[in-house]
Amino acid sequence: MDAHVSPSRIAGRTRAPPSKSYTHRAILAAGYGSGTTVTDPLDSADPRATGRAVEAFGGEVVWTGEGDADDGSEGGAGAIEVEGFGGRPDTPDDVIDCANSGTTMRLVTAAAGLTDGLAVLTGDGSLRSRPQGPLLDAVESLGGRAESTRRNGQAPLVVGEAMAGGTVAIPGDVSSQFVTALLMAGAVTEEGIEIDLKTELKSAPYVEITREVLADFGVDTERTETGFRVPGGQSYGADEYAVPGDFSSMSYLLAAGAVAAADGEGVVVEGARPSAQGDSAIVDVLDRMGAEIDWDRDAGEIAVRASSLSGVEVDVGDTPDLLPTIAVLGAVADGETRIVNAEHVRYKETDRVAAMAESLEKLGAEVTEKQDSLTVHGGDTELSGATVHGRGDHRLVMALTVAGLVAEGETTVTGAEHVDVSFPGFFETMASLGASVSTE
Ligand SMILES: O=C(O)C1=C[C@@H](OP(=O)(O)O)[C@@H](O)[C@H](O)C1
Ligand SMILES: C=C(OP(=O)(O)O)C(=O)O
Repeated sequence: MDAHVSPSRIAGRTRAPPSKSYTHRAILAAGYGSGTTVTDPLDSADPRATGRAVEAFGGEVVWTGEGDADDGSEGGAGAIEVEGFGGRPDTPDDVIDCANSGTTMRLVTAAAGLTDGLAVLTGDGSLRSRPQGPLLDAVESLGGRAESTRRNGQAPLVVGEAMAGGTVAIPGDVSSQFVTALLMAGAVTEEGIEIDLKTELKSAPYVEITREVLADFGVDTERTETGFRVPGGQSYGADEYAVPGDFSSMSYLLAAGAVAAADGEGVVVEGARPSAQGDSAIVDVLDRMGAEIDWDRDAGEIAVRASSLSGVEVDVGDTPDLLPTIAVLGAVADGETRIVNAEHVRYKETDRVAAMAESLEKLGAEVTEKQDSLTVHGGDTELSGATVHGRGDHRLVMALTVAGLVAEGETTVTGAEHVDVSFPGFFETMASLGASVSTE
């Protein structure tokens, strides 16, 4: 499916979809427990994959209710009734398909390390090219078995044989999801798991999201001098768990408002209550760029108006998913926007540093790409519409759609259907704000 976007002015009020990260964790934590209602979950392709894994381990996951937001957008509302597998997962009857979801594959790998038998995990072409090696080594050194069938550290994976727990050293600069996975599984091992980080932790706020969810399910975790520890022999339990709004998804709506809100009007995004999400940094980035932005934390609302933006330096070590959004803002802003500490952004659904460099150049921006940074030299030239490739990556599709709001002429974004990974109602939401966007 292609999305066609023309220059538009937008205005109005909308609601962010629920958080993908919290939804994954709530489903799996409920799976480790006995029975939980997860309210207002994100109903999109990635959390659905985690739900299927919980079922493969012997749980039951029933999605209730349809997306019924006022603007007709999907992806929110309803609930999930999770009947857990009660502590230790069963050996699955079949292969677990994690589809496009890195979070699912990492969290489920460590869970699979608890099964008596072996589980087989796979995913789509993108997921089968992402790094899993350090997590496989960790499961092995904790007493389980974990192999890449192609012996290249990538899925398909074969994992199981009841890891006991213990102490493990892993790198912190590939994916924080390895830490999350081991903390979640470690709570139900005999010995618990102590994680020593060999290199600086990237995407650190995601581990804090994990620790927040685990605490809400009655599971203790600790920070240590060199990493994290989770005591073993714990049980998960929560009758009900409410998922907050998603700041990564919000970043597209806020960026759209900052570059394309109609004169004298603005965009208001609801569902923005403070949480552990590092991506709430988008509010500060927009503020530093000169946007007129106001976050009412008590009301959970962010209001943004269009204003002229200037380039800034942004360290995305903690917030990799913001890179595509900030790169687009940089292309519209005057002066240079330097996005630094970005090497781990290359290990996502696609290499997002290279992909954004290529697409923004195609739209007429000047960029400098380095291994761990992307500099966008904004302002000198107007963006002009072109066909840009979504590369099967939801975040590229959404960020490039925002660029299309201000590029002269029509911008076509290919692979637009991939927004179903994290923000299924994205195009409907944009159209409800007045964006001139159509999909076919
Ligand atoms: O744990 C999570 O929910 C996530 C962690 C981050 O990945 P890395 O830790 O691999 O950087 C982030 O990019 C991803 O979208 C979601
Ligand atoms: C990288 C992402 O997710 P995951 O790692 O779960 O595929 C993302 O949503 O941008």
